[in-house]
Amino acid sequence: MADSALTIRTIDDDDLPEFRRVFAWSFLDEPVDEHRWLKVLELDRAHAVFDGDEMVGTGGILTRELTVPGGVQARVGAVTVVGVKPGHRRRGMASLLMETQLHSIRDAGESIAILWASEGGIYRRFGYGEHASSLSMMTMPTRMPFHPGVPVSTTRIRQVTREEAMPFMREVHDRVRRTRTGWLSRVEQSWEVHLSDAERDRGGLTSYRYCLHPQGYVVFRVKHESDNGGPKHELHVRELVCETEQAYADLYRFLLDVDLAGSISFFTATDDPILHMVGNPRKVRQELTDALWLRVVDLEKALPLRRYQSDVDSVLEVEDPLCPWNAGRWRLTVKGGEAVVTRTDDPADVSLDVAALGSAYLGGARLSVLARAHRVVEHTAGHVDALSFAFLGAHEPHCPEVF
Ligand SMILES: CC(=O)SCCNC(=O)CCNC(=O)[C@H](O)C(C)(C)COP(=O)(O)OP(=O)(O)OC[C@H]1O[C@@H](n2cnc3c(N)ncnc32)[C@H](O)[C@@H]1OP(=O)(O)O
Repeated sequence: MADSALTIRTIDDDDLPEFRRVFAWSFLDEPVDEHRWLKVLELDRAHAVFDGDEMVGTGGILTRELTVPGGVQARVGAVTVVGVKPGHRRRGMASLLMETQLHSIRDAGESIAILWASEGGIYRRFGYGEHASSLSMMTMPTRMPFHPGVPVSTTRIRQVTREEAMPFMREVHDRVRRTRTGWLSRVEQSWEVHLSDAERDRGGLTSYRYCLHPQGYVVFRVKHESDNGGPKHELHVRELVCETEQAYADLYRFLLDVDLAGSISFFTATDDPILHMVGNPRKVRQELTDALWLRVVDLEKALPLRRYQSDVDSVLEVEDPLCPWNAGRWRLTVKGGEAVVTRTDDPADVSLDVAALGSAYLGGARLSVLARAHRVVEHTAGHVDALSFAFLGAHEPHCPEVF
């Protein structure tokens, strides 16, 4: 419940210096004029919370397209820079911000909100579902041979400057992101955020290296490491984007064979095929973590946006105190991959909270697993399994960039 002395409004240019300061202090960071996260800020979608005259909280919504199952581009509100000044916490600032943002996202005609969470305990209470996409933090030694069936072409991979790489990367990324569930559209400044190369963003590693293949590219930094046996540098891959499986094999082979390097680390999709490409899959170590959190803001619009794997006809009873327009019973009918959603008074086959629906929306978390976690309740036998299958996609959802 928000404190009654609090107010909230969108910001303008005059608010920016204070907005930067509050945001930086919230994140225990240095207030700098050109903080990378603020480069993409849309002022008319950025909110500040005030306690009297004092700005104490920040939050932004970015306008993006998210690829949802079926290769459909959904316009979404991407929530970012949520922060409250230390000393003003646990008085409802973030709650006020979350509620305001959800209304504003719905008013903008977007039916989905997404975010990356700084901590796992914050956002479910606001209806965001965890693990809408997950991330595999993968490390592997270099020089591993591929399985004999993996072809590597003789295509030359060229290391080039950032300036030379950018036009090509923009084009490839924009084509590939439309085909990959969980990938986002980028605006010009997104590249500056995602591939920010200021000294303070390098974490002691080198600047980015850009290597191009005719159908893809890889961007990585190097961490210099060596012992008595010589150099064993670490390649930290930022992104590997390919239009063909051949380019994927070629670029991975290139990374695995870089001289003086001892290991590769890459925050990648949980179903990155590298595991099955190398001769010894146990050499690839993986740690799983949550990536996108997804909030169904307008269920009636969001569910028909995506495509489904199989036919279903189920009544869902949805709990959503923060967005009451979503609450109640809905009949979800899928035929030939397309969904129709209508309000109904029929008894529920399955009941769930809106965060569980968000977790399952991209085909990442399975409703059958959420049922075992007591987040989804089945009233009519067989409906949870049928829905689970219908929501799955051909690939695991993956979001390669933090925003
Ligand atoms: C999308 C992004 O930008 S992610 C970045 C999030 N920001 C940060 O991590 C920066 C550091 N943290 C902060 O600025 C603040 O602590 C925030 C924004 C996380 C929370 O702000 P607050 O104003 O304290 O939250 P608020 O008072 O509205 O709390 C709402 C509820 O969330 C809970 N909550 C708030 N923060 C946390 C947390 N870090 N972990 C667990 N629960 C939390 C509160 O206890 C409260 O629970 P209740 O409804 O059961 O009473």
